[in-house]
Amino acid sequence: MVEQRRDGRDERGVRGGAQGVPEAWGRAVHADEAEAWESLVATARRTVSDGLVVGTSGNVSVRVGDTVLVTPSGVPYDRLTPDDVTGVDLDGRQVLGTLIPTSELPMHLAVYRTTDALAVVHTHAVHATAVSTLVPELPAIHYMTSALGGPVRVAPYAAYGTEELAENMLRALTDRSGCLLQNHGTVTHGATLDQAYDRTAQLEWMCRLWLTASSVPGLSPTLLTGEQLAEVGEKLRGYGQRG
Ligand SMILES: C[C@H](O)[C@@H](O)[C@@H](O)C(=O)COP(=O)(O)O
Repeated sequence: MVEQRRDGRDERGVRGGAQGVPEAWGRAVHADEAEAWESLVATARRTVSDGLVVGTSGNVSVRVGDTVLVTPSGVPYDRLTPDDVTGVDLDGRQVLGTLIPTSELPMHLAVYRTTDALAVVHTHAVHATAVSTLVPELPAIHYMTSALGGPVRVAPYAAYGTEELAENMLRALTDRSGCLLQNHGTVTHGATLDQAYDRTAQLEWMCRLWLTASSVPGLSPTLLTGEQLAEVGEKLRGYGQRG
């Protein structure tokens, strides 16, 4: 018999041991999940390298079928390896890995349960977080507001990791693919990790733009009307390459 060590590897160094996958690991990682995990880790690392979070702030998830892969709580992204795959089902039960999933699981699961999103990105981006302390909604300073479904709302404050925060976030996300969390940060979702990430980057950029324009003494920025946003919303449907 091949013995398991405390780190979960057998004496050959194989994770999962001789019998395949032990109870603690839930089940084996499928090939599409391994691939999605690689993209998730790359996206999480991007949030750090692009300055959208510091330390272990923020979290990322991606849905593969009925499994949600999530960043583990409090682990620096540069330490994550393919062996660290962390996954839960839509009820939050851990089905993959032994690391504790992100403390913001309620927010991620709330998005997957109520939308057709396949990826969620949460950050503490500095300009977005600053705006979340100033206004209940990001003023329509740029037409890329339409890329998020309309003016971006601020979800009222609740402590991190709580169901209350997830509920506040869901309300702020109604008909939107992104929102701000008061005194906390951002949440965006999308059909892919790249799309969810890009929405976070656009949101942070618009917050920076509004803070810059509104900080000029004696002047206040012009804002776009609902009609102007709706026009761009339509136009953006055909944006980019076809096919
Ligand atoms: C305390 C955490 O930073 C919390 O603010 C959470 O929102 C966060 O961004 C990171 O938590 P996890 O490491 O648990 O994903």
